[in-house]
Amino acid sequence: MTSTGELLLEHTRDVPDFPQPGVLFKDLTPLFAAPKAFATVVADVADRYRGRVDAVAGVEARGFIIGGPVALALGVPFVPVRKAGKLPGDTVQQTYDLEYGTATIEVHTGAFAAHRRALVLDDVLATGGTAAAACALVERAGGEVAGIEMLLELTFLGGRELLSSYDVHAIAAV
Ligand SMILES: O=P(O)(O)OC[C@H]1O[C@H](OP(=O)(O)OP(=O)(O)O)[C@H](O)[C@@H]1O
Ligand SMILES: Nc1ncnc2[nH]cnc12
Repeated sequence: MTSTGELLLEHTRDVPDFPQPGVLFKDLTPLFAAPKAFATVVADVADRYRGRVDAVAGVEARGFIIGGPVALALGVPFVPVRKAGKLPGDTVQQTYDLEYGTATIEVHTGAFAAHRRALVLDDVLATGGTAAAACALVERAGGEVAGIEMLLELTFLGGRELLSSYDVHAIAAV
């Protein structure tokens, strides 16, 4: 594990039985509350994709917290991948399963047509359902997935299998 990975784990809190019994929730609010560590993580992500992506697609909600700073560091557009019903324009939607339920996410139609190479970004890779749905939306909205970046991967849930056709990187894995 890199030193950034160790830093990330030092700023991750385990919360048993949240949001439902049996789930060990990985809470990254300690990272977001520590400006130096957060800046280190943002720089680590941005350095990996500089010059290789035209947009950052951040998944609501925690992918927004990381995605905004990464997009600014790269000087590329931030495109919000939102939970259904929040975007005002025409959208494409995708429904998926995740570790604790099902959800629908969406992006504006054609959101990636003018900046095609997208970095799909989120905090946690669990079952991979969210990331796979986000990748499908990038492609349906005119883009291509240049990479998937996760801060933390829960390897025991096997999310990478759903994402085998993509280049996936996680800063830390447990
Ligand atoms: O790999 P998966 O099994 O799909 O799970 C990962 C997703 O679950 C969490 O989001 P959540 O849907 O809880 O939404 P939030 O960011 O709004 O809290 C997390 O931020 C990822 O987006
Ligand atoms: N165990 C977990 N901790 C944090 N975010 C998650 N998203 C899905 N599963 C999660």
